[in-house]
Amino acid sequence: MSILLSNISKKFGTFAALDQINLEIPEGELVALLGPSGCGKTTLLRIIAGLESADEGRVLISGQDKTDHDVSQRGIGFVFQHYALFRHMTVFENVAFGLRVKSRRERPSEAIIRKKVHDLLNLVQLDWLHDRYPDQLSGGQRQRIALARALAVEPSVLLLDEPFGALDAGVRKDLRQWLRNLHHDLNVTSIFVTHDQEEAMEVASQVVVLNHGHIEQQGTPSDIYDHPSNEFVSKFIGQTNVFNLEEHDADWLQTAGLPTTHQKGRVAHVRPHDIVIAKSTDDNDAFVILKDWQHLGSLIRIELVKSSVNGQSASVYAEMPNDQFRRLQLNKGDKVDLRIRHAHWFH
Ligand SMILES: Nc1ncnc2c1ncn2[C@@H]1O[C@H](COP(=O)(O)OP(=O)(O)OP(=O)(O)O)[C@@H](O)[C@H]1O
Repeated sequence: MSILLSNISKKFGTFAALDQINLEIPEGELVALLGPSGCGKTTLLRIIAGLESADEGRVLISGQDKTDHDVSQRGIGFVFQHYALFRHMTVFENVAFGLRVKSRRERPSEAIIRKKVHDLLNLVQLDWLHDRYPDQLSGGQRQRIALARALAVEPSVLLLDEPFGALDAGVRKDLRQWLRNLHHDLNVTSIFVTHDQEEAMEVASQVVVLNHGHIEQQGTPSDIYDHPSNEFVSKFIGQTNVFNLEEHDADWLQTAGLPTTHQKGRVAHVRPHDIVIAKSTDDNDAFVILKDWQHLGSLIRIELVKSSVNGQSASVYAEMPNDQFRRLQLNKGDKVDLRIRHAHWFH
């Protein structure tokens, strides 16, 4: 189901946690609410769920105004990082819980409950754990059971608050892919909160970047990465080198192949992969030196040091595939030629 948020504002005392949020989420999307700590992500999720009420604005689900509806009347399933499973119930009973507490009129028969719970446990690939207790599961398994429990009542919208927050990097990565696949199969409109830009970009079909209680940008991961609408989004989504024309970078950028005569702004942001380097063939004092590098799996991250006209030096970061870097046969301290392929300009 689609979600429409119109002019949502929320204050805690005098502090504006959310300020005039307008957001449209079409049916079937998997949306990431992304932003730094304290920007209002969880508050927005709780307002959609009906766990928190907005001071102003409306929440529409599938075109119906649900602003004044209770949490139980919104048809929403949620998974919160600290929303623990019931410890005294088996995995099976945890997943069955939402069905068993339905009113007698709506409650399915025992046979249907059993089939449904086993189907859901198969979906999250954990049916073999059905008679275990939560304490006997790993963190990742618990999260998947929490998701099965949320799905049991067939929510029209699924909300997940930092669902993989407490897990280690390897498990997080597996679960991200798994959530994507699950969403692909079920197609339930889903919103998850994260402060991890890599997680947002990897999992979501739409990313909403929040900052200080307002939306900075909404778009597909590639929209946000390739066309950041402002400096905040550009810096928040992935690494970027920042060059400031007012701080003597103009000549330097010109030499690196980035024309600044028709500049579109005051500040240029350059992604590390848009910096191309080669061993310097110039005998003059090179203005860029290779300082160090780190392995990031298949990529190498290279730290370069540039000197500018005013005698100050600054680090610039480049990234390239491992094999390409090896072919350059560069060592620490080597002079390099540097070329900038592309920049985002901001005023
Ligand atoms: N019940 C509350 N009373 C007072 N202030 C609150 C309350 N809940 C949230 N806040 C404040 O509102 C702001 C937004 O909080 P929120 O939990 O939505 O942020 P967040 O983006 O989810 O942060 P994090 O990533 O750290 O969880 C924060 O500054 C927080 O301190």
